[in-house]
Amino acid sequence: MHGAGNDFVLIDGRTRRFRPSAAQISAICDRHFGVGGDQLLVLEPGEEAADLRLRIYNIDGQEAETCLNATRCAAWIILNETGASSVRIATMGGLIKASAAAPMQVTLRQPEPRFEWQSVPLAEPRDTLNLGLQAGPLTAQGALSMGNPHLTCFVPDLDAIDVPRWADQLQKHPLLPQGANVGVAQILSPEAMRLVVWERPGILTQACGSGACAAFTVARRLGLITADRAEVAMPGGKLFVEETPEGALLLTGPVAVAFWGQLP
Ligand SMILES: N[C@@H](CCC[C@H](N)C(=O)O)C(=O)O
Repeated sequence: MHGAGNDFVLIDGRTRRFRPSAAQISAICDRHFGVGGDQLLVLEPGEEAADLRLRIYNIDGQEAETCLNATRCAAWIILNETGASSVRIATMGGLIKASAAAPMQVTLRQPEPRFEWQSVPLAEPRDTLNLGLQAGPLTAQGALSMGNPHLTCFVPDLDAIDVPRWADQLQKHPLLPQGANVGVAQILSPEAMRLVVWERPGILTQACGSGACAAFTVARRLGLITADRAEVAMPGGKLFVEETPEGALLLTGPVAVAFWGQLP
């Protein structure tokens, strides 16, 4: 499945446990010798308040705390199977509520972004909206946790930036003991931006849900986005982020099924 081009291999582990090794994850996600994907996801039975537990593995086999496009795809499977109007999905990064916004469109309501330096996490106390972290033309203007760590940099012209070259230096900076997904954004208007995300462990994705939420939240704090709802245009498509009057963050965007199959 994919959400605006951010693509995943989803394994149904609800009735048969599947705990892949790092080598299996890398092999399945390999775009030349495997199925190919930005992450491997395992759906597991939910406990307590959750309808589903979602395990999210990066292509190097590391488990990521969250992935919001993946959560939208997994939610669609359950919404489609059950006909329910909403589902709750447990991830390492927190419990997320998902609902169908329109056919093949899913909205998430997620836990609040966290700006405290320990939550990102940073290696030492710093003002997360004034980190003093730079690489070439990129300055990290905000660090936060959306469940997973993000840095956001705003630039006047996204097309002029070699994102992998500079974002990789920020991602691997010693101030970030767990690394970070690095978003590079260009503000287009008070309610629209472009965004490219250099995700852990060093891949450029077509879209990133948590990156879109992070960029929107930082842009609102800095007064760069003033609307309550903004369009975030990414290489693979558009996501919409909204802050409700109660302060909840909603993420809406497309989901698509590429194919169903059976792994040997
Ligand atoms: N690589 C990330 C997790 C993936 C984020 C994602 N694409 C999204 O849509 O949120 C990490 O290591 O945190």
